[in-house]
Amino acid sequence: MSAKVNDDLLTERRKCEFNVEELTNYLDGGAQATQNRRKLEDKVLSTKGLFDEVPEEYLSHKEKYENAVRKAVVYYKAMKEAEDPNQTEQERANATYRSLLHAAVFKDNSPFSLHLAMFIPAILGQADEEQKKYWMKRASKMEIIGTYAQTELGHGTFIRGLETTATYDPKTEEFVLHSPTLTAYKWWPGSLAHTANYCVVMAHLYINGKSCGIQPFIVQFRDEETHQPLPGIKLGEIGAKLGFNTVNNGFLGFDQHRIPRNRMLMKNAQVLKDGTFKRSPNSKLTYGTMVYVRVVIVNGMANQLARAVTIAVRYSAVRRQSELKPDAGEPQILDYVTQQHKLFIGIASSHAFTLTAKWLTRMYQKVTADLEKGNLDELPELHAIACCLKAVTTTDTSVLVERSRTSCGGHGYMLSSNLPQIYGLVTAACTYEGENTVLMLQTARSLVKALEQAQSGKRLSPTMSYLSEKVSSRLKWDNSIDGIVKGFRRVAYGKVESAMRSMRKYVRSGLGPEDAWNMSSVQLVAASEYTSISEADIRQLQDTYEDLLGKIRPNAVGLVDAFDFRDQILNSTLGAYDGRVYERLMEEALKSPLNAEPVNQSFHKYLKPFMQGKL
Ligand SMILES: CCCCCCCC/C=C\CCCCCCCCCCCC(=O)SCCNC(=O)CCNC(=O)[C@H](O)C(C)(C)COP(=O)(O)OP(=O)(O)OC[C@H]1O[C@@H](n2cnc3c(N)ncnc32)[C@H](O)[C@@H]1OP(=O)(O)O
Ligand SMILES: Cc1cc2nc3c(=O)[nH]c(=O)nc-3n(C[C@H](O)[C@H](O)[C@H](O)COP(=O)(O)OP(=O)(O)OC[C@H]3O[C@@H](n4cnc5c(N)ncnc54)[C@H](O)[C@@H]3O)c2cc1C
Repeated sequence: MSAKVNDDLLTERRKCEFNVEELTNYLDGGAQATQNRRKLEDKVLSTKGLFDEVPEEYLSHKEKYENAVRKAVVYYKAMKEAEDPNQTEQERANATYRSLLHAAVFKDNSPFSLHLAMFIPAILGQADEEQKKYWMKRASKMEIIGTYAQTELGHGTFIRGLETTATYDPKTEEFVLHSPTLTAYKWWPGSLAHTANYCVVMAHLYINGKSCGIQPFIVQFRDEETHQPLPGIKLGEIGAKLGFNTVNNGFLGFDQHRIPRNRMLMKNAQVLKDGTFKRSPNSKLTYGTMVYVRVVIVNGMANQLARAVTIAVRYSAVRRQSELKPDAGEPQILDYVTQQHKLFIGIASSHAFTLTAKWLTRMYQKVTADLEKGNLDELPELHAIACCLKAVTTTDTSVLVERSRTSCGGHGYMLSSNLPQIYGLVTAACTYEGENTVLMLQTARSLVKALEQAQSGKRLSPTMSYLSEKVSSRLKWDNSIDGIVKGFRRVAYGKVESAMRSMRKYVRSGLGPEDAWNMSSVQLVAASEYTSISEADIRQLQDTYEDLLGKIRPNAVGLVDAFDFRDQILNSTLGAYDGRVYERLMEEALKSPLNAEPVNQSFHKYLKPFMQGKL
C-alpha cells in the first residue's frame, strides 16, 4: 500500500492551473521522449546492487570510493543493457538529455565520470581517423578506462604554462614524457588515482629542442592485467575534497616515460617519423575538448538546479512555520513572499538554462561540422559564448542551489536532504573546465574586439550585433519583454564601451596594453555578465515582478513536479513526491551507526572518567 501523500501537497496539486504532463513532455522534447526517458529510468533503477544499504555518508573515504566503483560497474552494465537497439542516436540522446540517472546512484559523482565526460570526447575530437577507430572501440566497450590529464600541481588556467614535456626521439620514433618538477605533476584529473589505466595527457611537445606547443597524447599508465603503475609512473590520490569524493581525483608524475609516436593524437597537428612537425590549422583546436564540456555543463546545471528547487519547493509546501496573521494557524512557508522570491527564480533559471543549452548545443554542432570542412570562421564566437554561458550558468546555479538549501532551514543542512551534495557538485563547476573569472575575461576579449570592429563599421555576428546598434541613450523603457530586452542590450553595450574607455584612459596615462587590460578587468568581467537598469524603472519592474510571484504561487508545486524527477533521483528526505518529510528524516537518522546502541563506548572510555575527575 503506497504511503499517504501529505495533505498540503495534495491541495497544491489540485490548485495547479496547467497540465503538468504537457510541460514534462515539452522539457523532454515530446511525449515519446518522456516515455523513452521513463522506460530507461524504470529499467536501470530496477537493477539490483545499485543502491546503498548504509548511506554513503557513514562510510570512510576509502569505503566510499570502493562502494562507488562497485556501483559504477553495475550501473554501466545496466545502462548498456537498457539501451534500446531500435532507438536512433538522437532518440537515445533525448532520453538521457534530461535524465539524471547517475544522480540516483552516485550522490557525489561516479569514478567513471571522466571516461565518459572527457576521455571519449578527447579521442573523438583530437584523434585522426585511424586512431579514433582503434581507441573508440576499446574505450566504448570499457576495455580500458580513461581520463583527461591536463591540469598540473602548478598550472590549471594557463595551459601554455604547462610543464609536462613530450620530447620526440626520431631514433626510436618515440615520445619521452617527463615531469621536470613537482609542480609539473598532473594534479586533479578524475579517475586518475586508482580507477583509470589510460589518459589523454596535454604536454609541451619538443622536437630537436624546439617548442611545438601543447599537444594531446594518449598514455597508458597502469598495466591492463595487474593494474600496477607502469615503470616511470608515479600515481596517487589528491585527498578529500568539498565534493566529488568518489571521482578519485589523482596525481601522476612521469620519469622519462616512453610512448610510441602513434600515441600523439594527430587529427590537428602531426609528427612524422623523421620528426617533421606539421602544425595545426589553428593551435586552439587542441583546446576543443574543453569547449565541448563547457557546452555540456550548461545543460548539466539546468538539471542540477531543477533537482534542488524541486526539493526546496516541495518542502516549502509541506513545512508550516510561524504566524502570518494572528489566530490563523501556521502558514506553509511557501506563502511567504520572501520564500517565493528565493525559489521561483531558481525554477525560471533552470528553464532558461535548458533552452540556452539546447541553443548552444546546436551552435556547437554547426561549428564542429564546419571545422570538419576546414571552416574555422565561427570558432572564436563559439569559444566566447561557451566561456560566458559556462561561467554564468555555473555561478548562478551555485548561488540558487545554496539559496534552495538555506530556504529549508536546519533540515536543508542535513546530508539526507541531498542539498549540500548538489551544492558540492555544482560549485565545483565554477572552477573546473576553466575558472569562471578567466572564462569571462576570454569573453570580454571578444567583446572588446567586436566593439572595435563595430566602431570601424564592420558587420558583427548575430550574438554580438547589439554592439553595433546605435540605440539612443534616452531609450523609453516599457516593461514589455521587448522593452526589457532592448534595455538589457543598451546597458550591455554601455558596459563594454565603458570598459574600453577605461582601457584607453590607462594607455593614455602611459600604461602598456596588458597593464591597462588588467586595471580594467573588473569592468571587463562585468561587461561579459553584468547588466543593470536605471533607477526609475526598477520600481515599475519590481511591481511587475511581485505580481508575477503571486501568479506563480498556485502553480509552484506543479512546475517542479513537471521536472518529473523520481524519488531515487532526488535522493532527498525533503523532496520526495509524497511529502512525508518528518517520517523520512527519522528513518534516515536511525540509519546512523551511532544509533546502533543507546550508550556509545566513548562514555565508559573517556566521558565517565573525565566527569569523575579521573582523566
Ligand atoms: C559525466 C557525468 C558527470 C556528472 C557531474 C554532475 C554535476 C555537474 C553537472 C554537470 C556537468 C556534467 C559534465 C561535466 C563533468 C566533468 C567533471 C569534471 C571535468 C573537469 C575537467 C577539467 O577541468 S579539464 C581542465 C580544464 N582547464 C581549463 O579549462 C583551462 C582554462 N584555460 C584555457 O582555456 C586557456 O588557458 C585560456 C583560454 C584561458 C588562455 O589560453 P591561451 O593563453 O592559449 O590563449 P589567449 O588567452 O592568449 O588567447 C589567444 C587566442 O586564442 C583564442 N582561444 C583561446 N581558447 C580558445 C578555444 N578553446 N577555442 C578557440 N579559441 C580559443 C582566444 O580567444 C584568443 O583569440 P584572439 O583572436 O587572439 O583574441
Ligand atoms: C572538482 C574538480 C575536478 C577537476 N577535474 C579535472 C580533470 O579531470 N582534469 C583536469 O585536467 N583538471 C581538472 N580539474 C582542474 C581544473 O581544471 C582547475 O582547477 C582549473 O582549471 C583552475 O586551475 P587552478 O586550480 O590551477 O587555479 P589557477 O589557474 O591557479 O587560478 C587560481 C585563481 O587565480 C585567478 N586567476 C588565474 N588566472 C587568472 C587570469 N588570467 N585572470 C584573472 N584571474 C586569474 C582566479 O581567481 C583563479 O581562481 C578539476 C578541478 C576540480 C575543482
